[in-house]
Amino acid sequence: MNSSSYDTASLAIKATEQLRAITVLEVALALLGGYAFSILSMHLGGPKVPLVGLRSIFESRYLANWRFFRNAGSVLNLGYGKFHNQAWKFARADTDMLVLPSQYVEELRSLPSQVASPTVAHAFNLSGGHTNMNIILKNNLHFRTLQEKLTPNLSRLTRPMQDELNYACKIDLPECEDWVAIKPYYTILRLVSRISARIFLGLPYCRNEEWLEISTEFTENVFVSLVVLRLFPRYLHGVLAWILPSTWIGASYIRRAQKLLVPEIKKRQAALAKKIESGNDDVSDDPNDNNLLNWMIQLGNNIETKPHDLAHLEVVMSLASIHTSQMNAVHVLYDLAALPGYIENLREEIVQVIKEDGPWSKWDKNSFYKLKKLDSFMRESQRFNPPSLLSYHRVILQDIVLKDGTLLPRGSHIAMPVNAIQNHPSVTPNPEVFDPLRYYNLRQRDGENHLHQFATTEPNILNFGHGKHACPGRFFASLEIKNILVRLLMDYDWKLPEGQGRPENLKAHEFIFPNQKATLLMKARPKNLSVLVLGEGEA
Ligand code: HEM
Repeated sequence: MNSSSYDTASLAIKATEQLRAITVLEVALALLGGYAFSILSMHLGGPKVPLVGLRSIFESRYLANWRFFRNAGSVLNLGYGKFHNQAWKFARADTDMLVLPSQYVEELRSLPSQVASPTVAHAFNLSGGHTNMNIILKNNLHFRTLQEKLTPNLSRLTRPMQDELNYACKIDLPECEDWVAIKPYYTILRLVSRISARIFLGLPYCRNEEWLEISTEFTENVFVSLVVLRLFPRYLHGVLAWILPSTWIGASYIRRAQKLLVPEIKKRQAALAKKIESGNDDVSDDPNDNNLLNWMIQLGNNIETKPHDLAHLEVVMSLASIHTSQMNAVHVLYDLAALPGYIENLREEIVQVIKEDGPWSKWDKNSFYKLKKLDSFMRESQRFNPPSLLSYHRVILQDIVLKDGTLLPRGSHIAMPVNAIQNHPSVTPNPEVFDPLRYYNLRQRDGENHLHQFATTEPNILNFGHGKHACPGRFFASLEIKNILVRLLMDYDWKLPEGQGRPENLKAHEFIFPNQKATLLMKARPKNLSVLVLGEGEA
């Protein structure tokens, strides 16, 4: 090597070393800056209320978020315990959550959704921009249809619900003359998805295997995506969504639903137009016409009823309805298996209603209303296993000053710690006790017979929200879950496998899921005790 090439080589080495030093320095500074920003943004940005969930003031937003992801209950109980009459906040990786006590429910429920929007909050909370959930922001056709059509028609829907449940039991439940192990999470998911499909689409589409796959798997992928995205700052969500398989798969389910349903939607729209043209606007002369899709077609205007949007909405409505109802039914079954003494109690109540109203296959909404012990068990099970520890989500779209002077700044995301509120001893005495008849007993009090039901909401019982934006599908959910439980309790015995306790719930962020892997043992009861034969043939 001559001296000039030696000089060049040593210069190159020096330059590389300097570059490396600069790069390391820059990266270190960027990390430090990011760390400082993540701390300062929590303390100086957002609403000026106490910040809960940090172990020290030097802890970053991402560590706080990780703790919330692992054990949201401890953060929410701590905050509610300390500040249960005032607003406080905790930091998520993607936003600050402003947590309010339930004393503000009455004041907030009167605000229009242009001021405090539940829908914008749901879309944000479900990472709507990356999970295909932003369709709910387009219009409120789905909400109107559930309120104006589904709930008022529940009595007419009982028969198709039972018909589909009977079909599902034949196909999806095992022969079990002797004890057989099943995974209730998946078995009940099949039952619920079939019933929902019958009511959302009607025959024969509800039996289409591709639809059943789309309507359940879309939800699973949305939840995987949002649980992962929420671990990272919002500015990374776009890139992450691009590489996360669950987001592509979720999107592919929407495309598949559109391919499957759009031709059928166009057919139904053309048939309706023809009927109206011929002067016959009685669109519900065939019982199979009573389904969510037909109702959306009838109620929506031209912009709301674009076939691709309706197909998309059918999938999104399945997300709102299937796993929420399935989780409640699975929790009830786990709780009953852990408290087997109550199963007989519930069976006696069912037999009593059969004596009064005739066979299950002839029951209407009012017969189910008489299952007050079952209703109480479902509500108590929901108190112990709520689907979410946070509810009453709203995004504030303009500054609001509440009557006591609390400022809810424009852009803030508010929510209520529903489980901490419900389990406060002033709301639920002895909250640590699982009392299956808690709400049944409350309903025996003068003037309270119609209160304390699974689907009734109260300012302190917010698992379905409260007020005009409360879950519009809750009465349907209650009827669907009761139908399934009546069938499962009357036709089968249930028990936990030897030596196993009540399966533990799984938790991620504020969400609580029943254990997916747990098994229960089931065994068919004698045919003469089946709900399919009791009371049948009697005048
Ligand atoms: C046990 C079952 C269910 C639970 C625990 C549940 C819970 C909730 C909650 C907490 C909300 C938010 C209320 C608020 O904003 O304050 C909600 C909204 C909603 N739920 Fe349910 N739900 C259930 C079943 C259903 C079913 C079966 C359907 C459909 C048939 C449904 C459709 C909806 C819709 C469309 C919304 C409104 C979303 C929006 O604002 O666009 N839900 N639900």
